[in-house]
Amino acid sequence: MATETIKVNSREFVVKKYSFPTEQIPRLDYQDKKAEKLIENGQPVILTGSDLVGSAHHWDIGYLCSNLGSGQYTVYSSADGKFKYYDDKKLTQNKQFKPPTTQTDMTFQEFAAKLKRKDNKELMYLQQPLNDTVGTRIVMDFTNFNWGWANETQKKNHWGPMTSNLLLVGMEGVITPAHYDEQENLFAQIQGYKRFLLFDPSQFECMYPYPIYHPHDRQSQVDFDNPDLTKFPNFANVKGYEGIVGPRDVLYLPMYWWHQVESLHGHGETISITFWYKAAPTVKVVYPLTSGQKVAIMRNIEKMIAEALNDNESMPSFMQAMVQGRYT
Ligand SMILES: O=C(O)CCC(=O)C(=O)O
Ligand SMILES: [Fe+2]
Repeated sequence: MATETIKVNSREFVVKKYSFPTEQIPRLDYQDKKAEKLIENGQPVILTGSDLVGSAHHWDIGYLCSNLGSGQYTVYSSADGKFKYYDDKKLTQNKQFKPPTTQTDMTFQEFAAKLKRKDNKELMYLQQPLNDTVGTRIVMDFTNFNWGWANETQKKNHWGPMTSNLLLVGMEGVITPAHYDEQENLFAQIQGYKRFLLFDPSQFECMYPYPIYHPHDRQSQVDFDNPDLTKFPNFANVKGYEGIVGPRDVLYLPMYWWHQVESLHGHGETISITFWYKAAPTVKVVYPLTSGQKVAIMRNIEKMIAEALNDNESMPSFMQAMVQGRYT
């Protein structure tokens, strides 16, 4: 895999080189009117100065070890460093599915001990929503997040309630492959550096998500390292955005935007927290529809068909009969 070295604010990063072109994600002060406009328009932006998780700037593995408490944390392991998400609830419908990662529950202290072991061949990625088992210091840090700004941003953009804060602690080199989520996200970086590759929802045709009933629903089937252009020809036309987020940066990651996230080498483990919000309700439908709304329609129709057929294996031929030679 070819790599290139890029320099950002006198810091050097080695990043993988992909086949598609990218534009930079704008990087703006959180109070910049242009940044507010981008959020309003559902466009990604890296925000500086918000201090959203400023009260957690001192979080590192040692501090989390001492203060996260003795609750159980979900830790994923992967041999190739890729952590393609899969939905446990969709496993039973797909008998031959082999999860690409293994999942183990352990305390944070057990996780930290594993991080220290250098003979570990597998890469590890802790992903756990913060809950009330955390110690008092973490509760204090959490209380001191910049909720004023978060709530104001939520209100201004009519987002629904916040649903969760996922704590992500990854080894250098872990990769979350391209997928989209169905919520708005203020993604806050605490330690280490992550490279985000983003694609707007209109690129659905280039990304080839798995079928709706598949455990990898919402994930791209395309392997960015080795894209199969015979199976996924439109991937040749994909155009992305990219940017690097570091400590104190917050990325606004709009709903339905595709994202691949890479923890970069040379700057320690990555620690991040998501602020996920339910979508703004649709008050009045305005035409033309946005590409995100079209993705939502496709999802709903796929869901309806899957449910009505009640047999996933008959879905491909059904879908083809519906469109082949008629809409193709
Ligand atoms: O940071 C990562 O590795 C994945 C984050 C992600 O997918 C998200 O916040 O939606
Ligand atoms: Fe995501």
